[in-house]
Amino acid sequence: MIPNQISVLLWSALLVLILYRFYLNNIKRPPNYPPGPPRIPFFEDYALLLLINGRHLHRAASKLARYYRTKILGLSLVGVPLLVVHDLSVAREILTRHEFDGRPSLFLALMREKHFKRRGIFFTDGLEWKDQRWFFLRHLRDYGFGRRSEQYEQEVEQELSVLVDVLKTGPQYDYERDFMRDGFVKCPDIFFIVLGNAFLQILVGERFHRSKAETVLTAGRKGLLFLRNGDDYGTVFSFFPWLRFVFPYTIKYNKIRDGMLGLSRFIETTVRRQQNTFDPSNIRNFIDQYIREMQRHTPQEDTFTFQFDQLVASLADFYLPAVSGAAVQLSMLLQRLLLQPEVVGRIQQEIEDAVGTSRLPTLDDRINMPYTEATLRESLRIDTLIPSGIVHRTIHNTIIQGYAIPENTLVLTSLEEINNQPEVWGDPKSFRPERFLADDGKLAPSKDRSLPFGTGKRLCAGETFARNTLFLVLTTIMQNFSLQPRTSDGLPDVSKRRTGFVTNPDDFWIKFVPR
Ligand code: HEM
Repeated sequence: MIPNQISVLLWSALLVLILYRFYLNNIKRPPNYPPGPPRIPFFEDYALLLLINGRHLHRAASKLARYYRTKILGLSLVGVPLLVVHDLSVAREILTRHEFDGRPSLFLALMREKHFKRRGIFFTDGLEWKDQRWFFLRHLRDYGFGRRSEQYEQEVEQELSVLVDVLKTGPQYDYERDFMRDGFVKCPDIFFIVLGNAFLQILVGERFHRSKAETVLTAGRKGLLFLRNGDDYGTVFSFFPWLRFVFPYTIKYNKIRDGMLGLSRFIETTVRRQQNTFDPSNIRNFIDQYIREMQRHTPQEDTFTFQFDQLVASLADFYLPAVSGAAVQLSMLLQRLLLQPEVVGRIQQEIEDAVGTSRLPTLDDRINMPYTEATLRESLRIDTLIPSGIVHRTIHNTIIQGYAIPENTLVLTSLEEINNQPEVWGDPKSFRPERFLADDGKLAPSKDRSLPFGTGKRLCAGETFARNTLFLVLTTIMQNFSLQPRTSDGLPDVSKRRTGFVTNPDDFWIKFVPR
């Protein structure tokens, strides 16, 4: 062979080897991995999801799961294996097995913190997460997180009386004119102050008077900015962080950052106020309890997880769903009620029978209001707030349903899909609270197979609190007002919901007509 031929042969062999290596690493699916599409080089399945439905990635994943006829879809997002679970019993199994309890260190999680550190509860795992979650739930348990709390219920009642008054009298302060105009109020803005003040009462035993509540409104709006611009797949920045330097991606990046840092600044100011007046012999509230815990440790300890920045991040992780998240859920419910006035009629009748008009509804009335309770469950089901749950991570290699799942695989549970499976619900697209009632009209919790709050060790830390608060706000509104859409807008179109970190409607205006 002449030297030229040898060199061509060698180069060809090298090319084949490189291509084979590329195929193994990038295109071939790992052995015994759940069904899914072949990997497209470079962007992999992320590009495919964007192509199928870039506005609602979870729906793109559901489409693929249907195409591959699988309950567990196996994808790869830019080098990271991802499972998307589309079935209730598999989701329950995954969420209750400890090897699925990890969270990935996505860039989206880091973007939420001013120093780009992984802090808080949502996106941490290991000791840090355990310590924070345990401490928060242990000390908030007596304030409606787990147990009934007379003090909290009285404080919420006070807030709700203010809300009724605001809705009846209209705007009094300049900032209020921004979300109350010509007899209409803007959703979800209208809920930020009532929910924010109720939550601040728990944390610091303080509320902002109506004349000074603009900062509470702003904090709620900042939280919403994050919820609308983040997404359940971690956003494109989690896979290509450098994109934040490229216009127009910077706009979205800035919104996510501005939203979360804006909310954190509000929390930080609140915590600093407490810190300045802290007296270890007089523990006044939850934040004091945390500060005392911080002082018991020294930062040099290996296992030290109680720090100022950690407190701010964890509080933000509670404030975000308690105020901005709950306001979105209430707004979506109001849209459903505008579309179905007969549901409003039945709730109002129930309130008349169980409560009357001389006092506001309380949690003691819940037992006598099964239809209202069923309406809330139906709202949480049909308008699943977090459509793919919050992403989990496998902490070691494992097997699920016979498939081999490597360590560090991301796992999403498609809660929206699970809560709307036709074979479980029959007519999932109909808003029908009756589906949760027994023949005698009583609430039948066993009929509720929805999973709006997840389950297992990562179960939503605020489920009880959220259910109680939603009940109190909804019944107070229904007792005192009828709902009317703005004529120029017509009736809401629920098919136009957007997907961010949460499902959400665009801002809309509504009239609360006193009854
Ligand atoms: C309509 C209201 C709400 C819904 C539908 C909801 C739903 C969820 C879901 C699906 C998760 C993820 C579970 C998982 O990772 O598997 C979650 C986590 C969480 N939720 Fe909620 N949530 C709501 C309200 C609240 C409230 C009011 C709070 C607190 C005040 C709260 C605090 C949390 C926290 C701290 C986590 C993270 C738990 C962890 O990672 O250990 N949520 N929520």
